[in-house]
Amino acid sequence: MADAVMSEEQKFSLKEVLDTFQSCLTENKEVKIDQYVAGWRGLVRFMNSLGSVFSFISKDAVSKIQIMVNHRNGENGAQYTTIQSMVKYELDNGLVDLTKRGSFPESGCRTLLRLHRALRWLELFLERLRTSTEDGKTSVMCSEAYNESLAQFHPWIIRKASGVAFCALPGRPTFFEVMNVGPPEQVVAMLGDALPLISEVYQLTQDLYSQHNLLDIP
Ligand SMILES: CCCCCCCC/C=C\CCCCCCCC(=O)N[C@@H](COP(=O)(O)O)[C@H](O)/C=C/CCCCCCCCCCCCC
Repeated sequence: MADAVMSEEQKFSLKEVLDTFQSCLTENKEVKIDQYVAGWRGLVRFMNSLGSVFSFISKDAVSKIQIMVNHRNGENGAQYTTIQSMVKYELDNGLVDLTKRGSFPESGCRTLLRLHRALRWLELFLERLRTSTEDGKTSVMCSEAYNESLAQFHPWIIRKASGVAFCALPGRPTFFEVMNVGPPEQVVAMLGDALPLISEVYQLTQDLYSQHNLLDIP
């Protein structure tokens, strides 16, 4: 299915995407924004190949990716090198709406928080995929991961639309094929290697946001 919609050079490679997330970490355990955003861009490309039912999700992810790219390309781009430097810069300069929406709807801290919550979904979903059996239903794995993570932050209408989209996910064999990694055992092994690093990126961000009381930015 996906081969029909993606040309050879555009073909999704899960390994590349996961490598990008793994390359997010600096020696000092800071999270590099360029790589973080590039990882999401790769995932969105994969999601687009699954059909137009996912486009409302893709649009939101793309707009958040673009906000982060704009920060990086802006005159204060150097302050947005890592999530840690961004948090310091935006808080020191009062550039985040902390309690109610106001002058900074596109702050880096707010925007990245949305992607960060989605990273938890990804971690839970990939872990389910890794441990599933051949007949495991990706739609069930996806919706369980969603209910344990992102769903609590979404209004009813988004939860409903997401549930409908998840039903359109292909089965596990097709899903594994589209990942373009190799036979299922190889996918499982690669997920086993990559997941601890994704978890580390998630946890470092979570701890940073928690220390600065940023987990509920409206
Ligand atoms: C080969 C690996 C397998 C995994 C492939 C995963 C591909 C996923 C790619 C992108 C995931 C989308 C990330 C979505 C970010 C959502 C951020 C968010 O929560 N936005 C909401 C809040 O934003 P503000 O209004 O406060 O600015 C916004 O309201 C959301 C709107 C759209 C709906 C988001 C639904 C998210 C469902 C995530 C599961 C994606 C399932 C894809 C399955 C392949």
